[in-house]
Amino acid sequence: MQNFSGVGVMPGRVIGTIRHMPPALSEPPAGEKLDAAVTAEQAIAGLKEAAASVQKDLRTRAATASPEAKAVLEATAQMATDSMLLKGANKLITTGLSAERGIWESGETVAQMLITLGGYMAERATDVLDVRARIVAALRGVPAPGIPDSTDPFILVAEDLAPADTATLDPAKVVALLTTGGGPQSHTAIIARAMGLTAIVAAKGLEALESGTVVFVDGAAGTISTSPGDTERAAVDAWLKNAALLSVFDGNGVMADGHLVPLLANVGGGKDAVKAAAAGAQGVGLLRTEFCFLGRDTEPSIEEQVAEYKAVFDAFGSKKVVVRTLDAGADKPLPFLTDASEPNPALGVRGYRTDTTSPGVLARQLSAIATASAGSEAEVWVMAPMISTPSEAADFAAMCADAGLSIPGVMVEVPSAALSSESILGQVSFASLGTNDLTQYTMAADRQLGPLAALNNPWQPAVLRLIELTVAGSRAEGNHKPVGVCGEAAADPALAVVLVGLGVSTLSMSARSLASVAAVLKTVTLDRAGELAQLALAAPSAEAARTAVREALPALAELGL
Ligand SMILES: C=C(OP(=O)(O)O)C(=O)O
Ligand SMILES: [Mg+2]
Repeated sequence: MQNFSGVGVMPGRVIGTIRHMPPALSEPPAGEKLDAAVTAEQAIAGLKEAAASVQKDLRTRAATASPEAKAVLEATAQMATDSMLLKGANKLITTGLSAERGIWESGETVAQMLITLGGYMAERATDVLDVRARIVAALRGVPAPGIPDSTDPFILVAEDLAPADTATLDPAKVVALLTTGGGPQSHTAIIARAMGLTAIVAAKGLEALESGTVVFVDGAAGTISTSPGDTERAAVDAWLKNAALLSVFDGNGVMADGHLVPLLANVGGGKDAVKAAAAGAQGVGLLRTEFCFLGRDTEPSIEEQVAEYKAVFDAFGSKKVVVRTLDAGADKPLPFLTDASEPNPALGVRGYRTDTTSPGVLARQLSAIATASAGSEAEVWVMAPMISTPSEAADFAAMCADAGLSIPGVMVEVPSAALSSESILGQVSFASLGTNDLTQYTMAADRQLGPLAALNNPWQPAVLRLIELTVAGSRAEGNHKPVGVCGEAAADPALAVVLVGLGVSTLSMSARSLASVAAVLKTVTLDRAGELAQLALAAPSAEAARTAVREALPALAELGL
């Protein structure tokens, strides 16, 4: 038996076969020439054959895919032998370019043309780029890029996933996700949680395991072992029994003494919101508006924005929805707002700061939020990401007032905001702790990097102290403003108890975690949570804080969390 460990980001116990994500396909070098031993005619014939094999492969996958995926796969298959694409490549091959370079450039031309046509045609550009990469892989005789195809469910092992790969993960096929890189607050981890996919990040050494190896994964413990036996099978059975219990949240976040802790959802758009409402979320604690427009290179129109926001509001009736204004930058680039060439993007023009470099975008967004809010019943709160000073908070509150939005707030995710919480909260109506970034900036550890996962841990006592300070500032004379948490820390049931013990009033998380957090909160009184918070604050390290609190919460082990 071989054992590996990483940082568990979504509980679950699974036994399955691993498959490695193929490495990203490199672009054929510009000007790459035909091999001297190959004639242009032979290269053209080889290209035709590669394109046909890609088409056949995609059609075979379409035959057994879900209805949604089937439509996408069939459309992509069609594109593989598109005459404009192949003719363009053939022409380049006759000028002496290699088949790989020819199809690459021809794919670019066709994709650009589709983008210029706009609308539905522009959406097909991604299909062309996907197909060209598959054809290049076929020509090189290497596995096709993207999530591996398999008729049987498998455990995916990757260094990290690109947002587009994560979006095409089929939970019926991929039963667990293990990454060797990536941190616990990375967007891969966030998406795995949103999908309810058992996941472990920063698990070193897995690269060496062969595809096809059978492993046991324990997402709560963050461990992976080969050659599973009876003990591991029994652990999976026990988990499956609990999983049924942990999939239902009754819509009532309450502690053992009756203290209420509203449990809200983090959503990225209307579809998510409908699912979160169905899962019992008591409102939305974080609408990541940038997720509605990822990959866009132009600013969405006010009408488009109104439609997106209203879809979220309408899913929640008269409940509270906290809208966060665009948090572009760093790991969430929006080409119309951010500069991809910044040397240090996490410390760059990100979130609220883009209002200085692209004035007008934020004001238009606030006006779209106000219009969507006027047309719905929801109680709309609005907050800005990456606020660092009281004057930024005051300016944001003034912009909200101009737009007719009456509940302005800020994210506290930069240490300076936590340290100035009293004056910042003097300017706005509420704060929401973004523990993902607060941890990254407190520990000076990029949240995306696997090797820094141990530092990048919201259990770090230094981070907990900043949370304590933020709450203290919110309760200062004349303030009395609510402070919630919408970072991933809220989805960790043990840490959720500590956060409530530190005085946080609401917790917002991916809808999949609501039931687990609720199940553990129910077993503790507010006073006891306060004691556990002190225990964590006094611990010498993140690991010691986590262990001490987990040991004091027997419900965690009973539930397999
Ligand atoms: C909730 C947060 O925002 P995001 O993960 O979108 O940066 C955070 O930083 O904790
Ligand atoms: Mg953040």
